[in-house]
Amino acid sequence: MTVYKALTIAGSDSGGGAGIQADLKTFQELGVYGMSALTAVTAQNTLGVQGVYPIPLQGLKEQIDAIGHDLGTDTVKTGMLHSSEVIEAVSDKIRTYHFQNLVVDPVMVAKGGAKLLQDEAVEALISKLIPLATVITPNIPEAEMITQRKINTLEDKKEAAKQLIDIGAQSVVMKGGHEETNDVVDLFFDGYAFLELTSPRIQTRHTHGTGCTFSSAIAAELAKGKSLTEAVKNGKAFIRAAIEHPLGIGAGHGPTNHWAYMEQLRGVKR
Ligand SMILES: Nc1ncnc2c1ncn2[C@@H]1O[C@H](COP(=O)(O)OP(=O)(O)O)[C@@H](O)[C@H]1O
Ligand SMILES: Cc1ncc(COP(=O)(O)OP(=O)(O)O)c(N)n1
Repeated sequence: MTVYKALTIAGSDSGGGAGIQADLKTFQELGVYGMSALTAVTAQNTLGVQGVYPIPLQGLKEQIDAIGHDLGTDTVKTGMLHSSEVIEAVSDKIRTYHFQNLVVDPVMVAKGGAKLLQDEAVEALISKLIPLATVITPNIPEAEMITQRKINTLEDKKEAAKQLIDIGAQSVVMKGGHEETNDVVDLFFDGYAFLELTSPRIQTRHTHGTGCTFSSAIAAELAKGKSLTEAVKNGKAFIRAAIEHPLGIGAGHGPTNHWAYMEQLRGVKR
């Protein structure tokens, strides 16, 4: 049996909708063995983030070493990295272990407004991590912060995507969840051609963890050997099903449904 492996380097969301919990559920659903290195613990639920507790840097490094020395991985996804020290340590480890297929979700702010990346860390993201990325998956505010340009139109998105490639990413998915259009357009750019992934905007408040889930689905598909384009298309189908069939739990922005995509494919009901 071939075992495909994926490592998430991210923060913990106690409510289970975002962070490493969302990543590991997504890996599992897509048939990939999930591993994790925790950067921070958050006290979090559908109402927001109540606390952020960084893991000591040495503890984070040892978690990555534990995987690099023994299990190895087919893909790495990064999420909440919190500080420039964490970004530098993670970038060093990715280079040391020659980890391939790096999906960088440049998480900065949670939907409720809590800061998950310190402002001073954006520079390290640009100089250390983005140049290692197979694909970077910013939402619009994150892309604006990294490129220091306002993004209002499709042309703006394309220019920002080109700038991210110039910084060193191999490809970009600029996510359209934060726009106010009837359709959600995620723009994929591999440095050569643009691909617009368009789907109807689903009217729901249950969108907690959409970015984490989408990027980890892309990572899982890359681990299985899918091409970048296939991985992004399948990731989009996964997150779309997960938003379309919300679990409806919690009083605020509830989590997406990580079972929905495979249930649709297999016709299994849980
Ligand atoms: N209301 C929605 N309807 C359909 N797809 C959505 C909706 N909101 C977000 N998405 C999808 O979820 C993914 C994450 O998008 P986005 O919300 O922009 O990222 P983030 O969670 O990082 O802020 C994208 O693939 C986007 O198209
Ligand atoms: C621990 C942790 N990591 C990342 C996020 C952000 O997740 P995202 O998918 O962008 O979803 P929202 O939080 O914006 O709903 C998080 N909240 N917690």
